[in-house]
Amino acid sequence: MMNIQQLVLASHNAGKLKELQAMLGDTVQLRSIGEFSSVEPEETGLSFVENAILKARNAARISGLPALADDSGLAVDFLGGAPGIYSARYADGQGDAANNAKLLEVLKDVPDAERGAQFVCVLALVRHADDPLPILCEGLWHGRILHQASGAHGFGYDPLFWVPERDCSSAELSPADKNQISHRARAMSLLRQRLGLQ
Ligand SMILES: O=c1nc[nH]c2c1ncn2[C@H]1C[C@H](O)[C@@H](COP(=O)(O)OP(=O)(O)OP(=O)(O)O)O1
Ligand SMILES: [Mg+2]
Repeated sequence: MMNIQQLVLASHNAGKLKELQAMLGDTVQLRSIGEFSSVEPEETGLSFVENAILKARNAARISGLPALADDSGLAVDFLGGAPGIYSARYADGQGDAANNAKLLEVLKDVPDAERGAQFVCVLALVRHADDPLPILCEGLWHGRILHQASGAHGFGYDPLFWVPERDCSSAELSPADKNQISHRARAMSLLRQRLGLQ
């Protein structure tokens, strides 16, 4: 078991930082990698796991601190799991609004029954840049892609993701509610267990 008070979060995504810090509470202080560098590593892996490890190692190298990375994305059944690890780059780096517009367009004639999707989150924790035994935890969240955007909370694809257990979009959930049931919440719950934080 590791005793960790301070971790650097290997992410330039403010939405992730907010959610992960809220889930960790004040037992662990998350510092953003943005404090140390504004250069984002190229995500060259072929899996969420590989990209999470790559980002965590890079952040540990730059900061000298233990590092936590989150690689996540949206896997749409009708698209054979795309955009998946390429979710952030789906509309060629034009950002969340363009990603969402592209997904709605691609699925525009697809009926509800075929609009199933999963959010995927892999968390990777390394004690140092060359750690031979990263801790890996994953979480999935099943839902469906809506026909139009709805809701203003969260980030990324949240306005398009219908949450069956709450009958609303992920962006209509309060931050506290999303943090109880999301893919990231599930992965973080496993990580907390692994670290002996609960
Ligand atoms: O809870 C979520 N609610 C909505 N959308 C989400 C969520 N979780 C991941 N996503 C989307 C955002 C982005 O399109 C992709 C993550 O890409 P991913 O490379 O892991 O993150 P990123 O580039 O935004 O930040 P960074 O790599 O610096 O951590 O999946
Ligand atoms: Mg990224």
